[in-house]
Amino acid sequence: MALGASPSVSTALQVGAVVLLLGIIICSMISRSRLPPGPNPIPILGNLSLPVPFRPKFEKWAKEYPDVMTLRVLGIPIIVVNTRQSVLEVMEKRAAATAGRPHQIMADELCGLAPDPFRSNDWDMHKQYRRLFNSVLGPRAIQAYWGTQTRQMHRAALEILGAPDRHMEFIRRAVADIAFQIAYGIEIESYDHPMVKRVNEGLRVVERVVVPGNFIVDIIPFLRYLPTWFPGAGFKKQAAEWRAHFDATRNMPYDAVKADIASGSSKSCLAVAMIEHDAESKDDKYGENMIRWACASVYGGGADTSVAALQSFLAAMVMYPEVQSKAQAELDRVVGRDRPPTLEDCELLPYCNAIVEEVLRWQPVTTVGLPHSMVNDEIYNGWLLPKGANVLPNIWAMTRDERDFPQGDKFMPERYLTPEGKTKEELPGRQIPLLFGFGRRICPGWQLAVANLFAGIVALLWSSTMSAEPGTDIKWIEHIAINHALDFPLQAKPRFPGVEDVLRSTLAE
Ligand code: HEM
Repeated sequence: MALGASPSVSTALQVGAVVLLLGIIICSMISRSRLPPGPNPIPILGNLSLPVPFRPKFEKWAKEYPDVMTLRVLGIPIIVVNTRQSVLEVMEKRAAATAGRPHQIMADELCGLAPDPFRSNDWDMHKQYRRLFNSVLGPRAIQAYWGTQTRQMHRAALEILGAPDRHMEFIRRAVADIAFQIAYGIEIESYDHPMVKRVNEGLRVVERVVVPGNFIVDIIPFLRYLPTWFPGAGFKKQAAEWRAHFDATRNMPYDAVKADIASGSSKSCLAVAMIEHDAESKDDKYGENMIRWACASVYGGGADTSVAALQSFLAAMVMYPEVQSKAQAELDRVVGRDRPPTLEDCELLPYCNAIVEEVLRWQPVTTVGLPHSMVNDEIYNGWLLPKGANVLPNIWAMTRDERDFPQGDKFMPERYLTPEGKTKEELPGRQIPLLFGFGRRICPGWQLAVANLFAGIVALLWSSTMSAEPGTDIKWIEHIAINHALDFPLQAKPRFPGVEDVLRSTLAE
């Protein structure tokens, strides 16, 4: 006999195995029957992958399951929250239960990303991060960065007029500069800057390691104990290299700030503010490691997202020239043509503000947010939301919900304005946040992000008339990732004679 056991022992083992298997199947059927229903055509597995293109499916599902649903992908349950009302119930009112992030062995343990503010499941640490962010990213504190944001966007506007075909490079550099200046006081003269290259390489790795199933160790967890030399354990060597890359990427700019502090030449930035806050605070000591992570998250959280939103803005201006003209008329009326607009003009420009809001709604940067995970079992409307399940807000469908946003596919800044053209007070998505996430995980940088977008949008609108070659068909990415328009050839013409000179002289001040 294979195990060298007697027939009766072997029979008993076989019976035991069958009983165990049946038990597992019955338990899983019982627990499945208590989960919210959902579109899972394949028995047990549900679906083989997330749908591509995802938009029509996520919209259709939200209509079929207008509350919460369970989407199974390769058997793994994901609770999808389909409406603003259910987001309020599940992700806001049950914020503590839904505040987790999915834990992944390759990303969190082997690549060392567990303490990242985006991923941390250590509640004390997470609470500390949030306090730290509140102290340096609040609405008043971020006004210190308005000058940098405005200036970099003026520069991008000027560069785009000179070479419209390189518009995305200029926008990316401006956004990178803003992130590095705000976080570390470091200027980014070119998008080829070694620190930017390094951090971008790291972000592309993060995108790979957080996808469930990309690494076998996330499916068979005990493989993490294999020695590095063991055949098939190449992922461990790779993880060690990536971890070293991440560590150096966080440390290089931070250490430069520390050197500047030591030599008395540091500039005002988040790293300095956090270090000072830590030194002065009696109770809230964060420690260097947390500050390193927090500073790194400014580029990590703010760069690709802001670039994506600005790209969607350009697409909107090309597709809706009448909106562009209206905004330009507002800028001419309020700001004039002798100087470019700044963030100080924000409150005087309701139509431009409405464009910022509409860009974020029309093409939400994160169409299904960042996944949360259930910290404990929770009963909602009689359904079980089980501990450990991923939770995804169906933001895309919420932005297309006719009750809140009629003709949701249309870009209409007017939806945020009264008939007199003033900003509406009451609006869907304001009381229950929508585009920057939910509950205890809501984006701590959202006000900085909105300022970035405003600065970029008004600089571009003020300086150029934007269009695309006739017949250009603008398309968006089709899989679930940061949502952005695919590159298209932009045409940008100076709006009036001398516009470039005004920008140049403003930049020279
Ligand atoms: C257009 C720009 C941005 C968008 C659309 C955006 C969106 C989001 C979303 C949807 C989340 C997930 C919230 C959730 O899990 O419920 C998030 C988290 C986060 N964002 Fe942003 N974000 C932007 C810019 C920024 C900026 C500029 C910063 C940094 C200053 C930042 C830092 C973070 C951090 C640290 C988290 C993790 C929060 C946590 O897990 O507790 N983001 N963001």
